[in-house]
Amino acid sequence: MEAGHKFFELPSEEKRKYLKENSPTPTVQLKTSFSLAEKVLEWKDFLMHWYFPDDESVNLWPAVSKDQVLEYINWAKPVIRKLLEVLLKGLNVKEFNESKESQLMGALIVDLMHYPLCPNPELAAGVGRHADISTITILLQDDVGGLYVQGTRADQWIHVTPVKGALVINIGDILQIVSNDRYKSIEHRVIVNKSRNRVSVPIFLNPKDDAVVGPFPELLESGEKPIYKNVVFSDYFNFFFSKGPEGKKTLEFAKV
Ligand SMILES: O=C(O)CCC(=O)C(=O)O
Ligand SMILES: [Fe+2]
Repeated sequence: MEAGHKFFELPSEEKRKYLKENSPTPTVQLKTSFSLAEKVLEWKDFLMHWYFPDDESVNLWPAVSKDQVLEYINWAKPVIRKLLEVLLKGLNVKEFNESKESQLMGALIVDLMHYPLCPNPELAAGVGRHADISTITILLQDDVGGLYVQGTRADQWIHVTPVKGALVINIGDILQIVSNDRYKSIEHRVIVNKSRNRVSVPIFLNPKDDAVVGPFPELLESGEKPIYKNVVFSDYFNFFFSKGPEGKKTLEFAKV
């Protein structure tokens, strides 16, 4: 949280050094909003970090936030692994082998998300409705609130009330694909407000860029029909980022 505040409180000219075209390394990039299909703008900026073990480029990440971001990643790694093991157990998948590792947890992206206070929140969104394209997402949020997840009806949105010290765990599209729909990715959105800046720190656990992802063969052994085909993760990722958040439409890309 503090890392997020510190970075986004930097003067604009300091922050601009991390825009894609200026950044000292491709593993850290400052980005801003998508324009949504609903024609409202997203009111957010975010600093995206691509984390690879033993990658020296972390030394080029912003000095004000780097140490806390790395400390958080190191704290989260065993938690993530445990979560995946439990989720795989639920699928009766016994072996967490190398190929599964690269499919489910080959890459890790951490964002420092910043939603500045917004003079006209009703005209803007924080993040439009979407499901994450990750395997799972581990999200730390401050006490401002504004994250909603979809309930059982399409028009029902449930506020994820911030709880101090708690993490929000979202199932992403990749887990839905590999589990052939046994796990469903959760649609969510963020609204902004007039009075307080909000900071959140999602860690997206993604497949490796070149990993081929499809329903686990173990689940199809008894003749179950695959709902999804095999897709290369970077194609899926690029498809999502070519259009921005649009509910769960990204999954169509992988449907048989
Ligand atoms: O800020 C949040 O609470 C959620 C952000 C989010 O959904 C995302 O970055 O995918
Ligand atoms: Fe999300």
